[in-house]
Amino acid sequence: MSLDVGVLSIQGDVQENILSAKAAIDELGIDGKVRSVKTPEDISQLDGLIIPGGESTTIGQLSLVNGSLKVLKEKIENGMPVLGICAGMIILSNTASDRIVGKTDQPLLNILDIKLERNSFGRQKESFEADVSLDSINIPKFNGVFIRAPSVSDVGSDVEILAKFNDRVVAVKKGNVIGTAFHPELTKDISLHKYFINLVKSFKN
Ligand SMILES: NC(=O)CC[C@H](N)C(=O)O
Repeated sequence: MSLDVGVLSIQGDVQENILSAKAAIDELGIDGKVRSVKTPEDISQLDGLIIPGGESTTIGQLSLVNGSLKVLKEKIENGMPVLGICAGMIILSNTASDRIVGKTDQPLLNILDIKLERNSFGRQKESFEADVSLDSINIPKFNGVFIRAPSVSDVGSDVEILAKFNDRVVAVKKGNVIGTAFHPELTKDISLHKYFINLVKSFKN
């Protein structure tokens, strides 16, 4: 069994995620590859997908236009594990508004019943790092890198809260779907990518 893991490379932080996911696969001793994916054809073959941070309006719009959004939704609803990071978590949500510019009509996947406040902690220059705890998935301390990060203002009853920072929800999970407001690929600790790869492995089995 060989895992086929993709990083959506429509726009955003692709390379660091490929490296972190590869490192996770190696450290776990799992047979698998990680590649950047863009088209509906690429996506349809995957066992797991990372939707990276970037600009959620651009990622959403371009993946709507090239047909990826539809395939993504089908695959995720059929059980493919997905890790949505920052803009990636926004894409997975069903409602997003921007703290600075207000309501945005952007294409979303409507997979996670969460309401997102985009740019919840301010603009690029207000980026920061802070330790967060994801106790329920056995990651008690993780260095969270927050870059124009969203926070989750409403969480549906079927969505598990994985982490909070300053009373704001910054990581969630529902079955095969994980969303983080911070960037796990920008820190040396690959435990979140390892958790995700294990999830991909268990869904493939
Ligand atoms: N680092 C990020 O992914 C930032 C997300 C960006 N603020 C957005 O709303 O799309």
